[in-house]
Amino acid sequence: MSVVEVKQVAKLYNNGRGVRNVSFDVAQGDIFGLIGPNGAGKTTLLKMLTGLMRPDRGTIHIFGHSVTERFEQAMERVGCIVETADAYDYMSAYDNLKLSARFYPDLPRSRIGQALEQVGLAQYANERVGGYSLGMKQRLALASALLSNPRMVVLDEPTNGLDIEGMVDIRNTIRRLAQEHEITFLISSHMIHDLSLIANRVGIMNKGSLIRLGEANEWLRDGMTLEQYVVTHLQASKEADDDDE
Ligand SMILES: Nc1ncnc2c1ncn2[C@@H]1O[C@H](COP(=O)(O)OP(=O)(O)OP(=O)(O)O)[C@@H](O)[C@H]1O
Repeated sequence: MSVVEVKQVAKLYNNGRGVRNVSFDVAQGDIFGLIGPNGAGKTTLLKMLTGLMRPDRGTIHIFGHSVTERFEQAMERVGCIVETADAYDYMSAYDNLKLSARFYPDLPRSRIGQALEQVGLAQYANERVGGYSLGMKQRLALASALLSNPRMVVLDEPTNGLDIEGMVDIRNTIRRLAQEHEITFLISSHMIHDLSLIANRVGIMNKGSLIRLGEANEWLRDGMTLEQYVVTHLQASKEADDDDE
């Protein structure tokens, strides 16, 4: 079953940039990586996916519900960190999550501890977030996205600004959540190496278009690193653009 279905979606800003005619699916259990250089349109696409922005054209369904027509049903089982989720440094992780939990009035209090457990922060729950490493802060943001027990999590640049330890930390957490809790992930990043270690499918974006869908680790089958695969397709797309001019 497809968790996400994006069909011919477009959103152009007044300057003519944005997202053009993008279609793809994300299947249950995928760790789907959205890759592309700066300005490729990844954030714009994720904003449409999470209802922060309305497409000019096309449709987006999540768990079978249209994001524009039935926003609440579509997002019911989705957690996301699209704009940077800042936490209050002077509060503990637990208290930060208590604040986030106000958005879910029916949430049992025990869920806060469970979410901290899921991201490996349970033992630091009562420490002030000001003393956390960046990787721990990012895991706390992930815990906040997990509060409502989502079946899918959308992350925009989850490893941006993290040091190597932080990156390894967040990657391992994502992999474990996918394996143990069967959570589907849609992750945008320009850190290709990082994504190559966790994603099983990728969409490569350039100048607002999805130029390639990489299925089931096909870059490995072709004997390439994900980096080589992405560069090859970006170059092919550039040559096609040059031929058109
Ligand atoms: N509010 C806006 N008004 C006008 N142009 C915009 C706006 N937001 C983004 N753009 C342009 O649209 C294009 C896609 O931007 P977007 O932020 O979606 O790309 P991205 O792939 O997420 O890039 P990055 O990795 O740098 O965040 C870029 O050329 C950007 O300059």
